[in-house]
Amino acid sequence: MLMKICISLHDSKILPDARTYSISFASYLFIIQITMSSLEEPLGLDKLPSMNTIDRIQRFSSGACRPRVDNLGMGNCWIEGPSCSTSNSCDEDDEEEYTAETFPWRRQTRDLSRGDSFSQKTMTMGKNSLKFGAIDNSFYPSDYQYSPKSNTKNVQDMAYKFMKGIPKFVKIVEVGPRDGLQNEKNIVPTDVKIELIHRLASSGLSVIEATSFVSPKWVPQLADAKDVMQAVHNLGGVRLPVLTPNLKGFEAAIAAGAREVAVFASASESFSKSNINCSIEESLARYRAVTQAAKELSIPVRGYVSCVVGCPVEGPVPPSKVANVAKELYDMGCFEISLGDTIGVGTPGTVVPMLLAVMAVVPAEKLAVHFHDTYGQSLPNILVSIQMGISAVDSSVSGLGGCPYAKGASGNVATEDVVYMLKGLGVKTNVDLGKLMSAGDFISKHLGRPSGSKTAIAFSRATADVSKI
Ligand SMILES: CC(C)(COP(=O)([O-])OP(=O)([O-])OC[C@H]1O[C@@H](n2cnc3c(N)ncnc32)[C@H](O)[C@@H]1OP(=O)([O-])[O-])[C@@H](O)C(=O)NCCC(=O)NCCSC(=O)C[C@@](C)(O)CC(=O)[O-]
Repeated sequence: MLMKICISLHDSKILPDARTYSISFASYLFIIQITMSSLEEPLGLDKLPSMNTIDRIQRFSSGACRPRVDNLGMGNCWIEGPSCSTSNSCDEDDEEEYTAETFPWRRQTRDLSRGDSFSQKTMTMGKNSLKFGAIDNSFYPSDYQYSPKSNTKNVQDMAYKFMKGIPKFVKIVEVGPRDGLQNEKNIVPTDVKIELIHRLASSGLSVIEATSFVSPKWVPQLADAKDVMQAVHNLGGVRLPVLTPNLKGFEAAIAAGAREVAVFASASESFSKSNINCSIEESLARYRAVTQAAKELSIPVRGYVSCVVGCPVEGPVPPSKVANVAKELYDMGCFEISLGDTIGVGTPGTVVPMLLAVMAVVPAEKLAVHFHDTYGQSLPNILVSIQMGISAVDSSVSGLGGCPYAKGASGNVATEDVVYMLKGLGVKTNVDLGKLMSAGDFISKHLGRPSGSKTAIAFSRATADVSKI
């Protein structure tokens, strides 16, 4: 069954040679989900309102829905898999036998003598703590882990196949001060923005998108871009890209001290008009001018593609359109292309084919993913993306943000939740979760609402419970 689906996808050219893109067995499983998702229509795009008639500037001031606040899930685990010491234990040709397998997990004490570690890379649990700023592993015993109930080769192989595409390090691009705040109705004081950036930098984040040099009529919240940039541009050890929609914005950004910029195109014609008041083609012409000017100053330019899965006006967006725009941006010199599910409608079933199409024209190591969490799909979407070899993830502290163009669309995936998941997978980010949550606490208190990060909420609840003891 699985092979049939894969073969027909190959034949129909939907799925290029999967090995070219280091697609793991888990990704093949998601190909099955593609078929399922088209039957089950989980996107709900048809239920999103058309934005044609809504005044665009009003949209910037409309309140964004906050992500739901739920209980803490068990995000940390150790996963043990095979050592791949046998000649065929990592062979992908025997995929079919896994389809009928169940994969029972249980907690058990790690037995190092068994020698069943995951290629010498047993996935260690992230360190957790009940207090901001002092994360330790007191929350779980140090030998806490999940491991396969059965030690059979098949089960171990499955664990290996699940983990093997996952990179050792993921770069997090923090977009809270820009994407997170741009939609806030009440103007956040410049000092608060500057303090937020300082706090985020002190958590170890190496890239923080600081602001946008866009029209203040369009995005009043970021009208203080120059002041923010002048205050933070000398912050050591951190890159501070800013959005620039045209040469005017680029020149203003450079004058304020920016040393990295980002241009933002869309895969949807309607969204492009709505967002930057021009067609995709016109926007690319503007961005060619920006990248050319940036090249002369040796300024790196990041490129965004918005609406990579769905558009609030047009509905589902074909992967080929995303690939075309991504390639244009890459060809004009963008060092990294961030693929944005702007309204957060993607699932792994739609994200995988989109990534396959883009990865056919832009190398995975030049791609980043940017998910909004409207349907709670960001973490699974990030997981499949990193399994496919992408190692740059955009996120926003406290899950700040909201798409100004889709009523009900919620903020970006919370950086705290991404860091927590990656820690659980044994992936390094160099981010101190405690300090990050402290930064999230700072901005959430300022905005007068709870954090949109489930991780931060869970830790603060745990802290409160402990203090009652
Ligand atoms: C692109 C424009 C400027 C075109 O705006 P326009 O009105 O079409 O431009 P214009 O060239 O006709 O100029 C109109 C006025 O804007 C001024 N202007 C022109 N350019 C600038 C500039 N750079 N900075 C400051 N002012 C500028 C210009 O000087 C003029 O001023 P006036 O003469 O009326 O006083 C406008 O549409 C705009 O600012 N749009 C920005 C919208 C925006 O920031 N959207 C949010 C980005 S989020 C996103 O795209 C998705 C992303 C990246 O987060 C990924 C994801 O989530 O998926």
